[in-house]
Amino acid sequence: MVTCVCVTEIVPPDEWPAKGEVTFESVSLSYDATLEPVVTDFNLHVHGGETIGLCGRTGSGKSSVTLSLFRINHICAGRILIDGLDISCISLHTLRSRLTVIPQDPVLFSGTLRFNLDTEGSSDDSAIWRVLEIVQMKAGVLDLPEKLDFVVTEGGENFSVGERQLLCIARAIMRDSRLLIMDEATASVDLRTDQVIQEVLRTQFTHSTVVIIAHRVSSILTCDKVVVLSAGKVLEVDTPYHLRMRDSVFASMVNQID
Ligand SMILES: Nc1ncnc2c1ncn2[C@@H]1O[C@H](COP(=O)(O)OP(=O)(O)OP(=O)(O)O)[C@@H](O)[C@H]1O
Repeated sequence: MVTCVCVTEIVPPDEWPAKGEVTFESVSLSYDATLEPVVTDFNLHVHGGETIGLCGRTGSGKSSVTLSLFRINHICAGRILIDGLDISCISLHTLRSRLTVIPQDPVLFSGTLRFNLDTEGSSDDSAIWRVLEIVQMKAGVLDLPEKLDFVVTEGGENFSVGERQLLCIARAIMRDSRLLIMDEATASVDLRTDQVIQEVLRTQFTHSTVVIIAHRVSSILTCDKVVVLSAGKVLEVDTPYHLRMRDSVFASMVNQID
């Protein structure tokens, strides 16, 4: 497979990606054109609206695969299509502005809560309160004397990791993101916050594609599809139900938590 060298940049329509369909075609990835690929011959088709759980041992390639959607690492072979468009033909600015990533330890913007949730200032406060309610942070924000004018300190240090993830998810709801990549927090997130995150992902993004980088298999048991990675290759891909029904690596990972 030869890497696509785009002669002409594609300017996608404003609504792209409307479906959130993702196709990896024989993709190999490296962190530098001079380095060996860390992911090789990766093939995966994700239908729009599906929830995908990526799991595998540390270093298996979960982050590398998801970073490639933002072209943070180097696609040295194959191509990645989002809603049918080859992402190497789309400007970095456009590509990165249309996808949402919730990192393990999100950094919030310095500014008010209102600005953090509605960076373009295009929504009214009632819409912001509605999403705060969805992520179960409305009561907490109502308790703040400044409410939506509360100033988030640099990076968001006055919120816990879990609250920062919830605020980023709230922003994704505001933006109606059709492709959301969630890197599950490994830092201490309390059980309640963890449950809220999982519930919101399951119920609020029914028309969006959600890719979860799972550090605990328990978080991806209800996904539509699970991909198990090993040494930069797809080891298993199927529904969690079918993987658990057979003698799979995923089943053994799940059995370890029982
Ligand atoms: N910035 C980088 N530069 C060079 N190699 C990297 C870089 N980041 C990751 N790698 C290498 O890529 C391979 C896959 O790592 P990756 O972080 O994608 O795995 P992972 O499954 O997400 O791991 P973890 O669960 O620990 O986050 C590993 O061999 C790793 O050493």
